Amino acid sequence: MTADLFEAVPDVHPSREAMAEGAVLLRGYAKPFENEVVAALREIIARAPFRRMFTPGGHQMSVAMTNCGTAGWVTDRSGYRYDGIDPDSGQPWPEMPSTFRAIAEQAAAEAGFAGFTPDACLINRYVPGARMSLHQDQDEQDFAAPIVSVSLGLSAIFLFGGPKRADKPKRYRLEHGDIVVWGGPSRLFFHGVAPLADGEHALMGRQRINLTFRKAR
Ligand SMILES: O=C(O)CCC(=O)C(=O)O
Ligand SMILES: [Fe+2]
Repeated sequence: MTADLFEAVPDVHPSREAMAEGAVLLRGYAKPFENEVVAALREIIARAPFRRMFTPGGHQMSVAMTNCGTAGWVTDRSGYRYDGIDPDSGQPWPEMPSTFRAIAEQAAAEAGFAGFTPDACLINRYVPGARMSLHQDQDEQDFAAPIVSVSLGLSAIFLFGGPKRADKPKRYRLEHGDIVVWGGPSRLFFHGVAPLADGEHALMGRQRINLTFRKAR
């Protein structure tokens, strides 16, 4: 992967939309790399299949998850944490593909977070009706690093609030290829995903897949 991913794709001009201080929506940013991303995703899923984890409170999440990278986000009755080992296989999570890393690092730089080096990529799979309630991403050790979130497949309504749970979230429709980066002053802002509407995506089928890149350790 070259240093500038868009070097070879001169027709791509991703648009940017400011969401809050430190938060930006890069529309269509990952679209040129969709085939490479999907191929890499298939390999990850073959080794670390999606599974619906349980919250510490005992509820099964509607979103199915897996990870790649040296750290993976897991939840079970004992709590939320990052773990280098997939609890289902007993093996390390699949390596983070170089394409994933390059897209995440470049999107972060585009958003003002040059030098971002993700060690974790949580992969979320939403089928129609699946949702993610408002939460903060706070299981990472270093909040100086942003979160880089890549949307693939069916569009979803992303809810982006503020520092307090009660802050009314703004709604953003995220489409296939869109990337949201949040960090700095908005690193700990509450966010979530509204129940996924049914549909069929030409490349991804009847689902939405979201990749969130994090610096966990
Ligand atoms: O699916 C999304 O767009 C957001 C996912 C998310 O917030 C998370 O995995 O922590
Ligand atoms: Fe999150």
